[in-house]
Amino acid sequence: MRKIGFKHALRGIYKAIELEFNMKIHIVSMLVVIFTGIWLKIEPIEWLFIILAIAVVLIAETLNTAIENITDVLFKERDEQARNIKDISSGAVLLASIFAAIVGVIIFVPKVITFF
Ligand SMILES: Nc1ncnc2c1ncn2[C@@H]1O[C@H](COP(=O)(O)OP(=O)(O)OP(=O)(O)O)[C@@H](O)[C@H]1O
Repeated sequence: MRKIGFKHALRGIYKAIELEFNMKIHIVSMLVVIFTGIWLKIEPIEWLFIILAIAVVLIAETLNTAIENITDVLFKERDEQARNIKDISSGAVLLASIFAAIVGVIIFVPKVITFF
């Protein structure tokens, strides 16, 4: 990727975090999961699934933010198509979050139970 493209892409990530409240929640959740993983000393293969789950959620939320912004530009008034577009886009984030939650439960719950 050209240097200038990288700069725009980093600005895009910053803007998604700035504009979308859910993105801030995902970032905080990611930090909590990473610190919990370090604390519970999870295995390399488990880190791979955790990193994959985090990446899928952040990518979905970033694209969802872009789609929401495009929709707001295209539809100034309430519109059934705008509603569908935003709900479908949110649905992608929900699917990614369900996947991440399942990965988190499979990896962390047995470890937390044996920890106490
Ligand atoms: N122009 C519109 N016309 C019809 N319904 C809309 C419109 N804009 C938003 N909505 C509805 O309101 C919901 C929330 O839209 P909003 O733009 O507030 O997104 P958001 O709160 O950032 O959502 P998310 O939690 O998915 O990030 C949408 O999923 C959709 O159902």
